[in-house]
Amino acid sequence: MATMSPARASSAESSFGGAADTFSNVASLSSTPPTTVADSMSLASDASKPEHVVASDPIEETVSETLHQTLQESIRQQQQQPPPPPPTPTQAAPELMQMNNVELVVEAIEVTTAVSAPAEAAEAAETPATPNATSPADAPSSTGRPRRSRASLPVYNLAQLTGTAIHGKRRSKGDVVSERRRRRTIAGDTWADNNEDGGASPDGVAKSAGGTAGDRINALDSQRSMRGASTPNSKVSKKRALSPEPRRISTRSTGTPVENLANKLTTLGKRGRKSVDKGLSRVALEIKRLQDTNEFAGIDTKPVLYTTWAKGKLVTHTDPEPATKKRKVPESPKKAAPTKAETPVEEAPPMKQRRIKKWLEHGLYSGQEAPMDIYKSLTPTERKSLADMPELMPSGKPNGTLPQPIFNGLRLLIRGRDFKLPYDICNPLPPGQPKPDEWRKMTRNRFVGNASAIWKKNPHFNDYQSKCVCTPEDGCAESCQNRIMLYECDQTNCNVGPAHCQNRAFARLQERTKAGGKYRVGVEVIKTEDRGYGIRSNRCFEPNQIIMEYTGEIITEEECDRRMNEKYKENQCYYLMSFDQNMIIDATTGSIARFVNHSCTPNCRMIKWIVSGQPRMALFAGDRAIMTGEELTYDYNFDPFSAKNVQKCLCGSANCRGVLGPKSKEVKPPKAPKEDLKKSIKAGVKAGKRKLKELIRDKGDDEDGTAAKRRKIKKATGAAAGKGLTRALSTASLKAAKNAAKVVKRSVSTISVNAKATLGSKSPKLPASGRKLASIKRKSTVVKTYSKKISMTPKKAATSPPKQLSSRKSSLTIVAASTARPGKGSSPSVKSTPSTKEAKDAPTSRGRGRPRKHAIASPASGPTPRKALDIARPSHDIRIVESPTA
Ligand SMILES: C[S@@+](CC[C@H](N)C(=O)[O-])C[C@H]1O[C@@H](n2cnc3c(N)ncnc32)[C@H](O)[C@@H]1O
Repeated sequence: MATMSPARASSAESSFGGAADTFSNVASLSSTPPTTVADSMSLASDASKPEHVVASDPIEETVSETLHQTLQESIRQQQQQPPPPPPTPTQAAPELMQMNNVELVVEAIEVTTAVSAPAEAAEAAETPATPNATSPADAPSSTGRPRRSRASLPVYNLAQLTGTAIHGKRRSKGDVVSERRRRRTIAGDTWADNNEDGGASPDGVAKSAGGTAGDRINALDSQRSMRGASTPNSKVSKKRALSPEPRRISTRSTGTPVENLANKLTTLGKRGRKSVDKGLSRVALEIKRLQDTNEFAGIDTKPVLYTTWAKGKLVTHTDPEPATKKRKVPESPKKAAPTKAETPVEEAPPMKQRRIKKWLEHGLYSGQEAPMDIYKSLTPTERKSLADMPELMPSGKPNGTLPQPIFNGLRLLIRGRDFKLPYDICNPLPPGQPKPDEWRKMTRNRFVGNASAIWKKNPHFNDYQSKCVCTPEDGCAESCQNRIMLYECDQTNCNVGPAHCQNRAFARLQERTKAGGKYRVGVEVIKTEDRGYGIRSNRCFEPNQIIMEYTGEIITEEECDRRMNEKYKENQCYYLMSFDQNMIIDATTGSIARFVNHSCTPNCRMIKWIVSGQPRMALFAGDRAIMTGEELTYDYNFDPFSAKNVQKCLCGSANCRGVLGPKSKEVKPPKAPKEDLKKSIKAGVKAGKRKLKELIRDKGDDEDGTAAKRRKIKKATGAAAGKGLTRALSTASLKAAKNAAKVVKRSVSTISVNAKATLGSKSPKLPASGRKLASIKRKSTVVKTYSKKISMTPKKAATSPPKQLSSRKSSLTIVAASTARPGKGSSPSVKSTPSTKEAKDAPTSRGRGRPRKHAIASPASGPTPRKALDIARPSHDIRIVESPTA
C-alpha cells in the first residue's frame, strides 16, 4: 500500500484537524460521509454523480475537496514512480475486505477521484473483489492507464496517513473487519449496529437506500453523519435489545470522549504543542504573580453578609457600622431589648463629587455691567466726535473678549489716545494674606438678646413704607420717590419691575455676591502700613454704586455697654456703629465692611437704606467712580468726646483734618427758603393790603350785593394762600404778613407730610405726579424738616441748643478704636449724635442724655438730595433745631 509523504500526511492532518484515535469518528462526522456518500453513490449509481448532489454542507464540501485534491496529487506522484508489483486478486481482495469503515471511506474517495478521471474509474470497476465496484458495462471505455496499473491501484488508509495507524494495527494484520464487532458509539448508535443492520456498508447503504442516488445519499447521511446519528434508529434499538450476543466494551473509547490536555496535545502538531507550552509557561508565571493576593489565598477582605432564620423570619447579620460615622450612644438596659429584624442595607460607595472649577472673569468690565447709555458720560463735543466715527458705535453685542475700560473706554477711543491697563486687574492679592484672627464673617444682620423685641415694639417700625410712581421709561432713576426717600424698590413698592428698575442696589449686591468670584465681589482685605487692615477694590465701581453691606449683630445700647466693659475691654479696635432705633451694629462678628478705614477725602459713603421695610447699612461709591486697586474709605465723622480719645488721622489727603474727628460744622442757613420767605412776605403784605382795601370797599358795596361775588372769586385762587390771607385779615398788615410767611412754610410741610401719607397708603392713586412731588420736596426739605421738628416737639425745641443743623449722616455712629482706651472703672458707652458739649448735655430724642466718655464718630457727607430727605424720616438721631426764621 502506498503511503503518503510526511508532508502530505501532515497536511492531511491539519486539514482534518481531528483526534488521532477518534479520527474515524471525527472525520466521518465532519467531512467524510458526504465524500463517502458521493463516492459510494458514484460507485453504486449507474451514471456519474453530479457534483452538486454530493456537497450539501459547505464545510464538508471543502474538506472533501481538500481530500480529493490531496489524493489526486499523491496518485499523480505514484504514477510518476515505477509501479509496485501487481498484487494478486487474492491478495488485494482480503486487503480491501480488511478495511474498516474509514478505509472504505478512503477507498470511496479514491473512487471519486476515479470518477473524475473516467479511465481510472473504468479500471476500478473491473476490480472483482471491490464491493462497490461499478459494473464493467457502466464503466467508460479505458483510454488511460493499462490494466496492470489499475490492479495496483493503491488504497489509502487515512489512519496511517494521519499517523494514527498505530492504534489500528490489529485491523491491518489479518483481522476480518466485517466480522469484528467494533463499537463506536455515536450518539447512542454504533457503526457495528449499522453493520449488523447492513446499512453501514456501502452495500447496505445501497440496499437500504434503494431507489435513486439521491435517496441513497440521504439514507447514508442519516445513518453515518452526526445529523443522522442524532436521531436514533428505533428498529436498530429494538434489535439491539433483542440481540443475544454479548457486546464487547471498548476500552479505548466509551461514551463521550473526555477532553484533557494530554489528549489535546497529542493531536497538535509540533508547532501547536510549542505554542501551548509557551502559553502554559505564561500561565504559570501569572499564577506565581497572583500567589500573594488575598483573592488567590481565599481571604475575604470585604464584610461577609450572612443570613439566618430565626422564628420563621429571615435575619440578616450585618457588620457593625464604622466608628467614624456616628457617635455611639450607650443604650440603657431597658432599651437593649431584643432587636427587631434588620433590613439588609448595602451602602453604596461614596460618590466623589466633581469639583466645579470657578473661573475668574476677564476683562475690565469684570463683575460690572456695561453702561446702557453710551452717551451718558460723554461731553457734547465727544458726542459730536462719536457721530463722525460710526465704527465706534456699539454693535448691540457686548464685547466679552476684550471690553473697553469702564467709564473711560469710549472716551479714550474717541480721543484716539493709548491707554494702559490697570496693573492689578490681573493681579489680585495672592492667597495667604494676613487676616485678623478674631474676625468672624457674617453677611446678614442678626438681632441679639432682646434687641429684636424692642425693635418690633418701636412705633417707627411701621413707618417704613413708600411707593414710587415711576414708569419703565423712568427706570426709577434720580426722580424715583423711593430713591429720594432712600427706600429700595421691590415688587411691593415699585411697578417698574427688576428689568428696568435701577433702584434695587441691595438686590443687585446680593446677586453679585451670590455669584461669587473675586472680581464680582470686588473687594479684598489689605494690610495697610500704618492703619491696620483696610479694604481695597479689585474692580471698578460706578459713582454711587453699592459696594458692600455693613452687617453684624444688632444690639441694644445696654448690651453694647456690657460688651465694651467686659468682652472688648482689652481691645484696641471696636467695630460698633450706631444703626437705628437706639440700636448698634456690632461688626466684630460681621461683614468685611468693618475694615474700611477713615479718610478726610473719602471715595465712599456709608448710607442707611430701607430695604423691604428694614433699615440696612451699606458702603456706596462716592460721586466719582472708583478704579481698581483704590483703597476704599469713608468719613467717620468721628467724635472723640474727650481729648484723650483723639486719634491722629493718617489718611494722607490734602485736606486732612489731622485727627479722627468730626467734620467742621456744615451749618449753612439755606438760601432758597430765605428768598422764598421774602417773596412770600411781600406777597402776604400785598395780599393784606388788597384785603384791607376790599374790606373797605365791601362795606360800601354791601348795599348792592356785589361784595359776596368778588369774595367767592378770590377764594378760588388758592387754598393755602387763602387760608393765610384769611388769617392775615384778622391782624395788622405786618402781623398778617408774618403769619402768611408761616403759613407758606407750613403749607410746604403739609405737602410733604401728605405726600408721605399718600405714599404710605395702599391706594394705587397717587398725587398727580411723583416727579413733581419729588421736586417740591427737594426744594423744600430743609424748611420742612425744621418746621416738622418744631411741630413735633415744641417743648424740646425750646430747650434745645440753638442753631445746630442735623445731618443725614448723623444717624451713623462709629465707635472705633481709641488710642487711649477708657480706664478701669469708667463706663464707656455709645452715643450717636452730639458732637459738642452743648449737644451732649442737651436732651435728644432718645431722651437719655447720659454723659458719654467714649470716642464716637459721626460721619457726615456732602450735600445731596438724599441727605436732606433722610432728615425727613423719623429718626432718633435727628436733632431738634430751630427754624432759621423763628
Ligand atoms: C473700624 S476700624 C477700621 C479697620 C482697622 N484698620 C482694623 O485694622 O481693623 C477703625 C480704626 O482703624 C484705624 N483707622 C482707620 N482710619 C484711620 C486713619 N485715617 N488714620 C488713622 N487710623 C485709622 C483707627 O485705629 C480706627 O480706630
